[in-house]
Amino acid sequence: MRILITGAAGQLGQALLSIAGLTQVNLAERTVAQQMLVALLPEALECIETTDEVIGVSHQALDICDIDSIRKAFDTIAPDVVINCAAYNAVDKAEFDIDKAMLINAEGPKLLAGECQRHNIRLVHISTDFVFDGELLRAYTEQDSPAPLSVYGKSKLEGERWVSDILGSKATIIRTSWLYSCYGHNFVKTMQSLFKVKESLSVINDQYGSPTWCEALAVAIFMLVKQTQATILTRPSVCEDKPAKGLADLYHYAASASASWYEFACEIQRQAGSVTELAPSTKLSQNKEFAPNSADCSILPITTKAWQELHDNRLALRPKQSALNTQKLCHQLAIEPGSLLTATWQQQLAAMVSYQKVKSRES
Ligand SMILES: NC(=O)C1=CN([C@@H]2O[C@H](COP(=O)(O)OP(=O)(O)OC[C@H]3O[C@@H](n4cnc5c(N)ncnc54)[C@H](OP(=O)(O)O)[C@@H]3O)[C@@H](O)[C@H]2O)C=CC1
Ligand SMILES: Cc1cn([C@H]2C[C@H](O)[C@@H](COP(=O)(O)OP(=O)(O)O[C@H]3O[C@@H](C)C(=O)[C@@H](O)[C@H]3O)O2)c(=O)[nH]c1=O
Repeated sequence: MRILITGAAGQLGQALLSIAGLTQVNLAERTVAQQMLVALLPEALECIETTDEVIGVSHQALDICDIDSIRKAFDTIAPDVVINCAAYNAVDKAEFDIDKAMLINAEGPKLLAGECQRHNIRLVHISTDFVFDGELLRAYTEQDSPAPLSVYGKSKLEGERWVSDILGSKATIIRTSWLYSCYGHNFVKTMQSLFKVKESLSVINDQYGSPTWCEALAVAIFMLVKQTQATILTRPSVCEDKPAKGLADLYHYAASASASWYEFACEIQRQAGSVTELAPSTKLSQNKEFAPNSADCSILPITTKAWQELHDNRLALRPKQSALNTQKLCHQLAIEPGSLLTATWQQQLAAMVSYQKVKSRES
């Protein structure tokens, strides 16, 4: 099976490639980081066959908003499955850059879906918890109605709808949340850097979600791909002009339990050393010198309203609570109890931090 990954230079794309890379090397040739990844996520070795080819293509090589670029890549690679990781993810910027967000998050997936339909192949499309408004007091299931608050959320929902309309049950849509990894830009890496140079940080304490490690999501994606492709015995390779049947398969995947950004930040600091939490009323020291190590940075809880005011109320609205219910996917994949795939966000964070340490020693 040939799997094409779009937006492969992004953090999820790189995580998918790192998981795929595990089956490309012999046991004896695995790096320490790769050995650790296998120990943390043993499912990684079964979700990809050694005969599978996983081809990651960066934005430069494949622009999902350009049909010629898509067709060229499909002609060269001849994929059996496409995993779309390309996206416009700058949530605040999107409020002022609506056309670009819509182009990349809605029009691009529409073009990709059209081409997958022409080649009669499956598209796995990644979406977000930000399609919800956050008013529910429980984790969101696949049956709950989306009602995005931000341009980013709206553009992602529009992308989901195009993919489902064009491909029907030949599409898989996976919504996930609060992604982090060793790669690219994400909240964990931002906090780790800020802890080293800031004496104190204010972090939002009234938005809740489930922080999710990209590597765990990557394994879940490959497991799902393997399972869905196994049910396809033969498929015509010619272009089909038939309308799509049914709706896309929709799944939620995230680590279990939820946290506020503030709680997440405290845990990131705790896992990097010992934590220093201050009550909201605690006065900050006037010492402007940079904190010499992560544990010296004080983390202050702040409301979304206060955070908005600090940013002249120009930030996107975000859901107050966007934890995702993952029962459908966990049942579908028959994930073993005790697997890191269904672990809490704290356990996944601990795994990422250990992996990050080993990886940074290797580079
Ligand atoms: N990050 C998060 O917290 C979450 C992300 N998601 C979703 O997960 C998916 C992966 O996100 P993540 O890996 O974090 O995102 P990243 O921003 O790390 O990666 C996105 C990649 O898409 C590329 N890209 C942008 N425009 C195009 C285009 N027109 N054609 C091809 N590639 C393009 C970017 O390249 P370049 O930088 O060159 O523009 C970048 O490499 C996305 O669908 C996102 O919406 C869902 C929930 C949470
Ligand atoms: C840096 C910083 C951020 N924050 C807040 C702002 C923001 O609400 C929150 C997280 O900031 P970020 O910019 O990392 O991420 P944000 O754009 O809110 O994250 C979202 O991204 C998109 C792509 C998704 O799909 C979502 O699932 C979610 O991960 O933390 C603080 O409160 N203090 C700080 O010092």
